[in-house]
Amino acid sequence: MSSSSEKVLVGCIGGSGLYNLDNLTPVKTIEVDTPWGKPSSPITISTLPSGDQIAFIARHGIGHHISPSEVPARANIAALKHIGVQAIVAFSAVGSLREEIAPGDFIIPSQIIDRTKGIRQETYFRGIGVVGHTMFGDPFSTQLNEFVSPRVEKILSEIQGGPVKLHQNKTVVCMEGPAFSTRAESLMYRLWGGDIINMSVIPEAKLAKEAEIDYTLICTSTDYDAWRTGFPPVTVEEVVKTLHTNAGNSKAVAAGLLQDVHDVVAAGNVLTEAKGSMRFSTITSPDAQNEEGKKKLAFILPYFS
Ligand SMILES: CSC[C@H]1O[C@H](OP(=O)(O)O)[C@H](O)[C@@H]1O
Ligand SMILES: Nc1ncnc2[nH]cnc12
Repeated sequence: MSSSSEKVLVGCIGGSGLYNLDNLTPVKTIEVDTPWGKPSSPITISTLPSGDQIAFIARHGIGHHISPSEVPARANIAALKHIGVQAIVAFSAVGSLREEIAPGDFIIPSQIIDRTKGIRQETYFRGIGVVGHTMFGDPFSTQLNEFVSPRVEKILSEIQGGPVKLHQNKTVVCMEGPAFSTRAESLMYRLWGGDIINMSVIPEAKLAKEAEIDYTLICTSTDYDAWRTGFPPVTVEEVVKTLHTNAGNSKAVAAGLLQDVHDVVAAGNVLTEAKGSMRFSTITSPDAQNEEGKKKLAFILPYFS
C-alpha cells in the first residue's frame, strides 16, 4: 500500500449494472469539458483505504440513458487522461459464445473482433491535420492484463457467495447493437473464434491506446447470446437477472484490485509500453502538423503542445 497522494492515476469505467463504486469513499464529483465534449457522467473521485484516489465514469450515464453507439468514448477517455489517469480498469457485461463460460463468470479478454458499423467516433486522429496510426495488434495492455489477472482470480476465489470463475485470454466480439445478434450471426462469431460478445469495447480500447493509457477490460457474463439450439435467444430480461450479482462482484473486485493498480502505476517501472507510444505512431512531419489539431491532441498528449 502506498502513501496517499493527490494524483488520480487510475480510472474505472463501469458498464451495464455498474453505475457507481459505492463501496469506496466518494470525495467529490468533477465535470470535465474536453475538445470532444462531455463524458458520459460526471467523474466521481473516491478514496481507497490508503487515501489514494481513483476516478469513476458510468459508461452509459447514471441511470443508463446512453445507448452503446452513442457513448461519448472520446470524451470519456480524454477526460480521464487529462486529470492524470495512466491506467483504466473497465467493466463490461457480455454474452457468452462458449458453453464453458457461464452466466456469472468473469472474463479478461486479450483480443477483439470489431463488428461495429463505422458510425462511432473511434479515433482522435481524423480531420485534424495530424495523422497517427496506433498499434492495435494487442488491443489491451498486455502488461496490465498480466498484472490484474492473478489478482482478480484470487479475489474471485475468496469472494462472498463464491468462488467465481475467471477465464483469461479470450476474444471479445464487439457488435454495433442496440439489437442483439441473430442466431446466424451468433453461430458465425463462434466459428470466427469469438468467446464473448458486447457492444462497448470498441472504440474505448482503441482510444485508450491513442491516449497512451494502459487499458484492461473485466467482463462479466450475463447470458448465452443466441447460438444455443433449443434455447431462446438473449433478452434484456435475461441479462438483468445476473446483472445485480455481477455488479456486486465487480465492486468487490474493484475494491480489492484498484490499490494494487494505483501502486504499480505510481512505481512507474512495470507498465512501460503505453507511455510515449504515440510519438512513433504519428507519420505527419512536425512542420506539416496542423496547429489547431495539435492543440486538440495536447489535451491528451501534452508533447503535441
Ligand atoms: C444491457 S445488455 C447490452 C449492453 O450491455 C453491455 O454494456 P457494457 O459493455 O457497458 O457493460 C453491452 O456492451 C451492451 O451495451
Ligand atoms: N448477448 C449480448 N450481446 C451483446 N452485448 C451483450 N451484453 C450482454 N449480453 C450481450
